[in-house]
Amino acid sequence: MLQIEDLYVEVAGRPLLKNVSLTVEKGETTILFGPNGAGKSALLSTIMGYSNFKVISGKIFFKGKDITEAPINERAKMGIGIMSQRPPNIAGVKLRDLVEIEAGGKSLDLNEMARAIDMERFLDRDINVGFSGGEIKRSELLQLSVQSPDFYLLDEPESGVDPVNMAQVGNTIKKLICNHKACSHAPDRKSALVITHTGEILDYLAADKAYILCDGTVMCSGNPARLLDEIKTQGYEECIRCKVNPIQLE
Ligand SMILES: Nc1ncnc2c1ncn2[C@@H]1O[C@H](COP(=O)(O)OP(=O)(O)OP(=O)(O)O)[C@@H](O)[C@H]1O
Repeated sequence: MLQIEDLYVEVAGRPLLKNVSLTVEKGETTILFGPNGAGKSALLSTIMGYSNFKVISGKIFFKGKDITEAPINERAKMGIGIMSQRPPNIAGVKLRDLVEIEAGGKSLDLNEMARAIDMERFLDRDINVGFSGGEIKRSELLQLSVQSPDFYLLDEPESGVDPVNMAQVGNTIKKLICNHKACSHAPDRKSALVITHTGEILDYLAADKAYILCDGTVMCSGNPARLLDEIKTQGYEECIRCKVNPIQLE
């Protein structure tokens, strides 16, 4: 569904991503690990098409189509949706107005959808202004529920979320990705590329594979639980070991 080939990306005139290649198949959940500043969010922003991330060379294919140069709105229409790590505050624009636009004319009960994620009382507030960390995540999730994309880019869904709210965030993500069915019986399961440091999201979501990104380059891929275990015990030394001795998928 998503295929990235030998991608080189610059931001603010500085090389950031180098030789990045990865694939996420239809219905697959893929995890992206990596130390702070490795370029994980930059990769998600590049896939979404944010204009300050300049592709120097390489290709991004989505649903078989070359989207490397496609504008962000076209990517969204094709079915890519993002939960940002730090979405902007938009003073003067109500969350309700944004989700109505995101609904794109679909007849949806927005109040009910907001209620399901405890966001109804936020619909008439300015977007993200004064929202707590957990409220920002739920706001992002409400917008994704309305968009219902085929491909989810999730940037650290756990960050700033307390353990109780994490259950709500994790279960909502699971419901969205499994298309409101039991995940074991969801042939139309959506695809996802998920950044996590702690791996907490893996308590809610079965992941198929993981990549480790270090210093703007994919160092290895492997079984998500096994890679997380290695990172927790050895830090990102694993990145270096991986480069000479890649871990195979199990
Ligand atoms: N718009 C920008 N202008 C200049 N530099 C940027 C911009 N966006 C990202 N960077 C830089 O690119 C590098 C990678 O940032 P990125 O946010 O992708 O890292 P990350 O792997 O997601 O890190 P973390 O785990 O800390 O969130 C950082 O050094 C960051 O300062």
